[in-house]
Amino acid sequence: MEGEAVDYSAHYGVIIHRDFVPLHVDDNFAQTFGFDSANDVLALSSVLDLIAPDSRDIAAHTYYALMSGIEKPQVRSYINHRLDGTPMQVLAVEHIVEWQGRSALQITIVDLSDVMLTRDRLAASEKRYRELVDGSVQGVLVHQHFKPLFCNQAYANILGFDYPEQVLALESIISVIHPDFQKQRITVTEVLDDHEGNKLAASPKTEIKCIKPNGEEVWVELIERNIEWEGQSASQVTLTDTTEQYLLKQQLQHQAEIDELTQILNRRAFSQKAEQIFANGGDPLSHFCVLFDIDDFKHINDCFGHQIGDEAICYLVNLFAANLPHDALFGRWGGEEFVILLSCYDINNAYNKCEALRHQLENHLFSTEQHDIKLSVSLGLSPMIFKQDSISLSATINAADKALYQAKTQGKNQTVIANK
Ligand SMILES: Nc1nc2c(ncn2[C@@H]2O[C@H](COP(=O)(O)OP(=O)(O)OP(=O)(O)O)[C@@H](O)[C@H]2O)c(=O)[nH]1
Repeated sequence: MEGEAVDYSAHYGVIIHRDFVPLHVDDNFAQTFGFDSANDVLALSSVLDLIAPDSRDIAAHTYYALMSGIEKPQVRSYINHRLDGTPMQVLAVEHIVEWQGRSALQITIVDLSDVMLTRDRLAASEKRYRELVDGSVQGVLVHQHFKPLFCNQAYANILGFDYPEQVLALESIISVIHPDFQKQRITVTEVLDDHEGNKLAASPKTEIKCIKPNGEEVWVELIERNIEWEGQSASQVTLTDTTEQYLLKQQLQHQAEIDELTQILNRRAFSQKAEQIFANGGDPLSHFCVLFDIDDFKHINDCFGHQIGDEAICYLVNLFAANLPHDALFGRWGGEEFVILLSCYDINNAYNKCEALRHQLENHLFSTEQHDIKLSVSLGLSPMIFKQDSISLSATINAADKALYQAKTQGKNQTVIANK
């Protein structure tokens, strides 16, 4: 839909006539009408011959109205004929001039044929565009600063509308984007607007969440690029519905990261997320690692069965999760052993949090239909340990593990701080 620049200067010519008898003609005028030279036009008995037959009466009436002062000169649009009979759309700019001592009418003709042709081509290419995208399974939207100008049926359907007209009635399509992604889209559109001259400028493929009119969430993958629309710069968004893939990906990620029994992080995901915290600038001096293990758990399994053992693990996890600060990372290290990354001011603060958790468990009985079971844990606490100037999670866990072992050997149900 590229617009074609029209050079208007090449398309206007001047004629002066009195009672339609040509008095002066320039070469541009002659060429516009398909004559070889101005003299060929001057040889015409009446310039009315250049006007389409059904416009001649109007032209004659207008001439007399102008010359008698009833009408004022203005700009009019006519269909004129070239020498070979082809019609041409012209603008006629009228002036009353003095020619050899008497009034005459000067008309400057602007040939609009190319402009009309360009407009027709533009309309045809836009019609083709609409036909093409209407059959597309991809959603296509054209907007200008988020005011929708065009959208296809697929776009409307993906975003939960029955008809494209309902989308076009929106003041701004920002309202269909989930608030978490609105700022991102505004920035992308602004950056693309800065590339207005570059029609190929396109955003990278992005996945965002949108909200359907019924409140349902829909995930879409989209690309945005600059296009020209009805002669103006606009943005075209092409999108596909990725909700199913997104949910599947989430499910797989959940399965890969979350321990099935307890629904907290598994060992691998805990390690990855802990490493990420420090990679993202988390302060190692205000983080502490806790490794803890249920005391005499074999005995619980042996006395009450494996099923009750599983329930006891879940009970403990829920109790601790409810009492941990939001920024703590909690994972199952394996079996009945768990790990926590705590963000605290200092080791004493971390120790107090460990003891608070331990007391919570100690003070509440785990009740099943038939039994009230007292659970306790032993905890090993370690500050983050550095190896060769960078944080070592495995060295820190090892230190916490040693402290945990010490807690077990010292009588269980206690917190021990690792020796530096
Ligand atoms: N029910 C259940 N038992 C588990 C699970 N994971 C590990 N266990 C059991 O936990 C018990 C751990 O026993 P031990 O390593 O001897 O430790 P403990 O009996 O807790 O003794 P201390 O650690 O010294 O207090 C084993 O019997 C494991 O089979 C689990 O997911 N569910």
